[in-house]
Amino acid sequence: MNTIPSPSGAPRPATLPTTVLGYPRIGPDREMKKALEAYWGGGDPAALSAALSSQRERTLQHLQGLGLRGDGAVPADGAAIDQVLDAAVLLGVVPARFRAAGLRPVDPDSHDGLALVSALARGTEELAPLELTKWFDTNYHYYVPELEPGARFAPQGEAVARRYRAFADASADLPRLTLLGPVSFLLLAKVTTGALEGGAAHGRTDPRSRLDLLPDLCQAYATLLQQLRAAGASWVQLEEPALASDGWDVPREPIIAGTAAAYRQLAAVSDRPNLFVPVSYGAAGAEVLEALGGSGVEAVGIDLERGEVPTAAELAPLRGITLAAGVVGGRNIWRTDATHAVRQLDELRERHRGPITVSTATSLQHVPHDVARERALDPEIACWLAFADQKITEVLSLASHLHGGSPELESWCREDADRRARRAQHPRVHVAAVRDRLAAVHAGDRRRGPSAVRREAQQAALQLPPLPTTTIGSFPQTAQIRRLRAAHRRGELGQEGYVDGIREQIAQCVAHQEQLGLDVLVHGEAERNDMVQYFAELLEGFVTTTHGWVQSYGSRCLRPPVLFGDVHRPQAMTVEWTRFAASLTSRPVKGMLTGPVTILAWSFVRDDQPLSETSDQIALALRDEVDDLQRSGTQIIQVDEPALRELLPLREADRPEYLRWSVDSFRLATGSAGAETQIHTHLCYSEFETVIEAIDALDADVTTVEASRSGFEVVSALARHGFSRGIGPGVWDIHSPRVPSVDELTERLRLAVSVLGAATVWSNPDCGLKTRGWPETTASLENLVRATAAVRAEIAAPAVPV
Ligand code: MET
Ligand SMILES: [Zn+2]
Repeated sequence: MNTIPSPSGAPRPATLPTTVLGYPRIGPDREMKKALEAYWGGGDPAALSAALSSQRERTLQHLQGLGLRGDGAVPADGAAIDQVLDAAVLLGVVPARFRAAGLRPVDPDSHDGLALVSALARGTEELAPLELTKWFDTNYHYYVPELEPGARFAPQGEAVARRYRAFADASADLPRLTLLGPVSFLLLAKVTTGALEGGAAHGRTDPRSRLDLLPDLCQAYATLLQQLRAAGASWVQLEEPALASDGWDVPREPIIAGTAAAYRQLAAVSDRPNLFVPVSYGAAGAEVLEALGGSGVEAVGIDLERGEVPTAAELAPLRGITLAAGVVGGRNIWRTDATHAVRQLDELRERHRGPITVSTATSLQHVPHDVARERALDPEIACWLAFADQKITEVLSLASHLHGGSPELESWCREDADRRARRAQHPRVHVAAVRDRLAAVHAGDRRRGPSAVRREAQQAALQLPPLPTTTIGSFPQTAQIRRLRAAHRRGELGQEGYVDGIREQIAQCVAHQEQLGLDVLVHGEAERNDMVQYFAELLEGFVTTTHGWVQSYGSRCLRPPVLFGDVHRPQAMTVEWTRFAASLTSRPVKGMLTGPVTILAWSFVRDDQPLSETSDQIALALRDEVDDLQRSGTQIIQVDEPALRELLPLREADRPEYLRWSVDSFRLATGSAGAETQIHTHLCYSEFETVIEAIDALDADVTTVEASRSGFEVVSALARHGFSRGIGPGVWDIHSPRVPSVDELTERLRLAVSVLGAATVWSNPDCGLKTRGWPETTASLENLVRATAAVRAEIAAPAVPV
């Protein structure tokens, strides 16, 4: 291997070997999920510790076995739960409320450290946990570190060295520890006022001030780097995903300047490992390349799944530096287009004056392990897919081409092209009837009559009281319900028995709601394992996997369906359940559908046509369902779009176009609803301010939103915008088992009425109740009904005595 003298005189490898940016940490059989949950359930920390070490070791050896060889080739991710949370603990960023409770910065891999990490992620009885937020444009969620004024960094240098040695001991070549980089750490964190109690009460201070922390933070990183070097590390990965997106609450210029300064500071550290700085989840852009190129780092990674190949001029600042070309995507499960990737590498070879290494565009943590385990998949469809292990093989094949050309490459590309051609021709991928129908859609299909006319027709049909009470759709998914579905899935319970079982659940759910005195009822969604998977299993154009788990956050894993072909609806999906529920009551029962954007957001979506087209295909299938529901007498239909905000592109320039087609698809799905059919939608995961206009443009008759966690900001934002249709700001935070008191619910309803006006407000929780238990659900809904009655009385008879 080539070696160059480092500034401190120690020989170090000059070029980063072929690599990937990261690998799933949860384990092929969700070993870490099980270990974490066992520990959280009161288990022995030693067992978690042992599971963590063996998981790390297995992964390391597995990656070497797949062919990632050479010092620095294998990424070593030490995070037990989350890479951002792990960085926070390694840097000693622990909020004061935890420190006051005796939870101080400590080695995250020790027993105390595992307790600390768990407390930060899950909270304790007295302490609110760190917030969870979406990780770039993925379905992964990270824990948001809190930066408090006056807080000091406390780098866990010895811990990082210990961790590195444990990895190195289990490995033939030197592994490469992966850490979140300093600029991204600051941008992903939130600046708080340092309130000691709770966590929800945190106010925000000037976000710009966070970049002032960079020099100190880099000092802390320097400690980690020196310890790593002392432990023998030749490479370390400092990932800077935040540099590829804009839309931060800090302007671009200081971010770029801060990046340049930070990496100069880190590169100047004596006795450090080589620094590899990948910029992922988007194009790095010329300024970022310049800032990193001039800093003295040894390798930079770029995302060529999203980004274009930079020009020679843009690459000039990287002269002599290893460029890791992220030509294999890390966010989807499709095979890499071999011809395209080869072309990208050839272009880079012409333009870059320095070594080139093949890599992935992002970490592979967002894809399942191994498609070979999907024995139930149609082999023709399976061969279009690449999970993490297949992607590593792709990286290696491309690397062998890059380094001297491989004789197999040509046949590899040819096979890939053949497969693509077969895929394009596949009768389930291109369905003429679906395409013809979409081509015939015209603007009028996406328009309903004037909302004032609709309001009157609906009031006449439904006769609802002011502040109608309702829920968001799901009711507690009890162990009994899960057992029922599992037995059915395994074939132990026949269709008839299953339908009877679910009907019994629906009947109980309806009876509960009647007893509580709710105005608009739901069937409770007992038949749904998941609000997207349920529809994916019934729609044509999707396949689901058996082992395709990916980490969503903490110990929570999802198995996203694969949307591979033209979507259509072979038969009605929800009508029977809804109709059955309606037959049991004289009150209106809402039909429940999941909207096109949310179905896209929570699936692996085909890469061979624009998202907008796929979205409209789903919309047409849902439109058929809306028609059938209407025909069967359903007067209220809710089309959930909780992910509307979530799919918003990272780059501001891409947002208007996204909002246009996502709104259009929703309107296509609901456009056939008659004036007297009331269309509801439900949105959650807050920060709606940026999409208020789009929410209005959905033109739903009633919109329920999560509001209780965001301090009701959304209510005033909607009022400012002049929202005129029905609105149900969630008055009860269902994410915790706490039962809200009548007083606090009354207070929130009063607030909503005072800001939005009594005519438009609905009374409801802020999301579905499937994760709750029955006792707190009943108690909370009872209080909701009481609070609503109190506020109704105030509206009917204003407080001033006559
Ligand atoms: C994440 S939004 C959930 C909406 C769905 N209808 C439910 O009640 O569970
Ligand atoms: Zn929700």
